[in-house]
Amino acid sequence: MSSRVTIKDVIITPVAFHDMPLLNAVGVHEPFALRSIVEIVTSQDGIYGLGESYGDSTHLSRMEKAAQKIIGLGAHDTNAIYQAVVESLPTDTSTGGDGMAGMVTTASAADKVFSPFEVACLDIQGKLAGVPVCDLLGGRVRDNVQYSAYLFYKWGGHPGQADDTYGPALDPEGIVKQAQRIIGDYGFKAIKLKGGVFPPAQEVEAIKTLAQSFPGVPLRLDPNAAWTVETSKWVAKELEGLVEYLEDPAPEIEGMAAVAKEAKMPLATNMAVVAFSHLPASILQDAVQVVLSDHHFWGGLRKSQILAGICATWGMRLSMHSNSHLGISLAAMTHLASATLNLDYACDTHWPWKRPDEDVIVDGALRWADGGVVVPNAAGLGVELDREKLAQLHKLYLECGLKKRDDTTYMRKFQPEFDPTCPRW
Ligand SMILES: O=C([O-])[C@@H](O)[C@@H](O)[C@H](O)[C@@H](O)C(=O)[O-]
Ligand SMILES: [Mg+2]
Repeated sequence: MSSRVTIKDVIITPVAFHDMPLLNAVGVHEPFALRSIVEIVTSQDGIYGLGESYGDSTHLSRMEKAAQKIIGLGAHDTNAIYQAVVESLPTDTSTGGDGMAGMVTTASAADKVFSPFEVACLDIQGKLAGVPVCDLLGGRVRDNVQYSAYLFYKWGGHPGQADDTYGPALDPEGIVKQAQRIIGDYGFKAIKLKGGVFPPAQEVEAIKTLAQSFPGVPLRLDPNAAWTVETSKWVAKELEGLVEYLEDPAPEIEGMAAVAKEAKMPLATNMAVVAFSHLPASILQDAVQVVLSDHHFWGGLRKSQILAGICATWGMRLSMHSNSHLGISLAAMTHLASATLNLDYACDTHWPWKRPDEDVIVDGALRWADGGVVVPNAAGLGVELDREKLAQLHKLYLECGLKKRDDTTYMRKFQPEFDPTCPRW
């Protein structure tokens, strides 16, 4: 059944923006992060919708194929759009293409491709109805969506370049200094440390130092499955009473389940459970107690709310995962969290790591206050495309020469012996 307003065109623009040398279990961030900006043009004059997704070439070509199939469909017919996306991928069983440097490869390709189209359609639906996207998701339950201070071990600058404005963070003192700067800038009230970089004892020390420096602030540590089950149990013991959750200490549902049997704190994941098909096995084994939603791989905002319902039913809590992203994603994340009651942990965001002036949206639409983003009131997502800035970041994409995120290869340029195999400790 077709709706009044139809999809006339879909424009997908790959973009790049400057990134800092952030360290993780599989390597280090390259000088540029890649994203794709999706614009859906409708049959109604002046009404367009925006979505944002990964910029890896595998994903881009999947999106381009799907885009051809959704032209002519109704902007309200997201069921038909999902079906068209599934049909555009029938023989494509390859994994990856998710801009996560090999850390999350088993999420559903259809959900990843569908997500920016769904967000763009919700933007359109909101604009047509004159209401913000959060109203289409059940209405806001919070006016300010809280985010966490997402700390990274990092080099002072990319090799061969001057130090960036954050400088190095390679020990507990450097991490505390980074936290002071980010919390000073944004007012965040929870802290997440990306681990899996140094031996676990050193990362445990960093958390203990953070706990002393920021008494009462909820803390999290995420080594991206760099530890064995035994090491994870040791870390869990060391951090008892110090972290609100421990994120992806060990690989796979079975590994998480084994750690969960002994850990006193909840275990969270954006690696072991990344698709609906993973939920039954995880629930049966009580492997994770917190699922990190991410609309970019859970199939958009409405499917993320289905995940929220499943979590509520089975007594799991919900948080939100992030990767390097721009303003359209931040708007979508904010609308989702504002309208999802049990998404009540401070969400992750890589926002502080991008240059403040680099984005594709018109300035001023998203306002940071008190550790969170004020939920926009304007119709749709509440952000508009700045076409000049989009053109600049597309130019950067063409010039930077990157076609996919590859933290490992970049790391090996400077440390040829670097081995990303996990678990490592
Ligand atoms: O940006 C990074 O290096 C992170 O490690 C990211 O890629 C992860 O997907 C993520 O933030 C996580 O929570 O695992
Ligand atoms: Mg994680």
